[in-house]
This record gives sequence, C-alpha cells and structure tokens, in this order.
Amino acid sequence: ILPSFQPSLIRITKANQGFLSKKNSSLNKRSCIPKKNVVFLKTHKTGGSTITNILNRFGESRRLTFILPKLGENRLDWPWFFRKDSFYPLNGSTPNILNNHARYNPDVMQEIMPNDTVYITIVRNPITQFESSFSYMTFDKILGMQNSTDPLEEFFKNPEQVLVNYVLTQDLRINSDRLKLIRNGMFYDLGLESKDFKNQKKIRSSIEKLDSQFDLVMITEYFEESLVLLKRLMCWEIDDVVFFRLKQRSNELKRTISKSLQKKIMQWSQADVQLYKHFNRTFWTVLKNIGKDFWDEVNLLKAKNKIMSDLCLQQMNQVSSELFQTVQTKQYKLRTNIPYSTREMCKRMTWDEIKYVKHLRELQTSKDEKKDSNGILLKATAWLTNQLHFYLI
Ligand SMILES: Nc1ncnc2c1ncn2[C@@H]1O[C@H](COP(=O)(O)OS(=O)(=O)O)[C@@H](OP(=O)(O)O)[C@H]1O
Repeated sequence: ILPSFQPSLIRITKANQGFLSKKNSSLNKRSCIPKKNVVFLKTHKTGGSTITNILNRFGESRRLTFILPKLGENRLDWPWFFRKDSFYPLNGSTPNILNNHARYNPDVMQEIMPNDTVYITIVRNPITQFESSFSYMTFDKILGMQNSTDPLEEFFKNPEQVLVNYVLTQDLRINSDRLKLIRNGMFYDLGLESKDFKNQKKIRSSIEKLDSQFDLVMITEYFEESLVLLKRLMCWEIDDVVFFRLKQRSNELKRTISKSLQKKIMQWSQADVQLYKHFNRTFWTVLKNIGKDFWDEVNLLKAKNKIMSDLCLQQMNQVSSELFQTVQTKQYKLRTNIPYSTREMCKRMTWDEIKYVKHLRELQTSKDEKKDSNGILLKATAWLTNQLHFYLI
C-alpha cells in the first residue's frame, strides 16, 4: 500500500484558495465569465496528456490560439527552460493556451501570455509517478539494465553510480533528454535546477513561489475532483471537462512496488515528495469545507464520462502507438456507428497530444475557414447536456 499522504490542515495559500468562495462556482453565472487564457504546466507521467486534451478541445471549439511546438517537435523546447522562441510562430495573434511539455519559466511565460492568464499544473504521488516514468521512458534499456530480473531494484542498489556509468559510457546526445526525469521529474518540469535537488532552503522557497504563482495545482489521484475545481476556476461547464484517460500503460507493464522500494524512491526524489505533500495538503484544505454541490458535480462528471465512453468506445486495444512512445499504452477503439453529431468529439477525446498538435497547427496556419470544425464540437457538447437530462433527473 502506498503512503496515503493524508490530508491535514495547513494555512490556505494562493494556489487552490479561490475555490472556498462560492463566487467561483459556475452556479453564480452572472459574475462568472468563462476564462480562456491558460497556462497548463504539463508535468510528466501525471495524467497531463488527459488535461492537455481537455484544453485542446475547449480551445479548438472556441477558435482560441495555442502556443504550439515547432514543426516536427512535440515539446516546447523541454528539457530546456521555455524561451521566447520555443514555439511555432503566432503571426501576430495573441496566444490563449499553452498546454504542451514546457519547462516552467515564469518570466518568459508572463511576458508572452495575456495578463489575466490562469496558471495550472498537476502533481501525482511521486512513487507511482517515478515508476511510470521509469517504465515509459525505458530507463532500464537506457541505463543498460534490461537484462536484470528487476531493473528498478537494480537501479536503487546504487543510483548515483548507475548514472555516472551512463555518463561515462554512453553517447549523451541520444537519450539523455529523457533522463532528466530520473530524479524529481515533476519538480524538474516546474523549474527546480538539478543542483538544488538536496538544497532544503531552495526547495522550500521554490514551493512557496509556485504556490503564489499557480492558481490551481491538481492531484492525479483525485482527477475528477481536480477537474471540477478547474471548471469552477475557469467558469466553464462540466461538459467542457469530460475525458477519457490517455496514455495508460498496459496492465502487464504495471508492477507492485514493495515497501522498501517505495522508501528508496521517496528518499531519491525527496524534492518531489515535498512538492506533492505540500499541494496535496492545500488541495484537501480546500475540499474539507467545500459544499455538497461540489460533490454533486464530481458525480455528474463521472456520469458524463461514462456516457461518453458507452457512446464512443468499443474496447481498449493493447498496441504500441506512433512516434515518441516506446512502451505499450492502451489505445481506444471507436465504435463504428457513432452518430455524426458526436463522432468528432469522440475522436478528439482519444487523441494524444502529438496528434492534436498536428491538427491544431494545421487549423492555426490554415486560412480555410471550412477546415475549422469547432461548430461540430460545440454541437456535440450540447448533445451531451441533453443526454444527461434524459438519464439523470
Ligand atoms: N484520469 C486519470 N487518472 C489517473 N491517472 C491517469 C489519468 N489519465 C492518465 N493517467 C495516468 O497518467 C500517466 C500518463 O501521464 P501523462 O499523460 O502525463 O504522460 S506523459 O508525460 O505525457 O507521457 C499514466 O500512468 P501509468 O499508466 O501509471 O503509466 C496514465 O495511466
């Protein structure tokens, strides 16, 4: 059993605090104008692709402008810090959404994005996040331990030495990008320098800074709850945050993590543990006093996800997907008889960020209005709302 990181009361900080106010609920429609400018700092192996997909659909349906990776790339210069030229040219448009892998660089992001931009991110239990990274990024192969019966255990016999051996013997141009995620992967994405991974003062001050700069830090383990907070923060509708889980590894790739291994991961990625503990606490500080209407919305979201899944999906197939993916992830298979009104939405809900980026780049560079499918997406959302009146009275 993984450590539960139990919620406990602490001071309420900027990240997450706005939800205590009823004003932020979309129930209060008059004062709640839907927000459209958002930076989603997409951390690795935290369910970020699912959030990116939600933002992609929202932005596409409202013809918003995205900060997109350059041609032939799927990241915004990650693992380097985000820079002013890290993205596909905007040709004078003001950007609305940044939601692909970028290393957090607040000064540059604030300079590029509008002043009223909402900053959000997501963190996951560092133990499962580490295990997911190790497997998905094929660290066993990169570090030459693929023949070991248990590469993860093998790695933790002497992690520093394994990494030194790697540096001394391998061509660092080939896979070293990914290895940035071998330790404190989430905090690396959120801008902590590797040299500060053991610097307690720096870790604490960085967490405080993030806390003051981010409007919402979501928690992977409480995905639907996080999305209802997001929907309230943004003054969106529940239909805007329906989702299918993306990039789930196939079951054979998942493993149990022994207590002693859990301890080792926590010691190794100590900065990530502190990061997660902090934002898990602030998250539960908010939810502790939240009204029943919040939990009703969480259940509604779960029901809507189920309806979309029944409507759109045939089954999950175990196939390895294109491009960057190196391990098998579960792929969705769409039904063949989906009504036209929802087919486009179903399709898009299954797209990973690489496929969606390609599509958005085409839309953003195309002058051909007919190519813009946003009408179809909005109609599908209206259909979903109607369906629920039928099912949930
Ligand atoms: N809704 C929801 N709830 C809980 N967990 C979820 C959800 N959606 C995705 N996932 C899990 O997140 C992992 C993929 O994370 P990312 O999309 O961030 O991956 S990536 O960094 O973009 O490659 C991957 O974890 P593992 O399966 O353990 O590898 C997904 O299963």
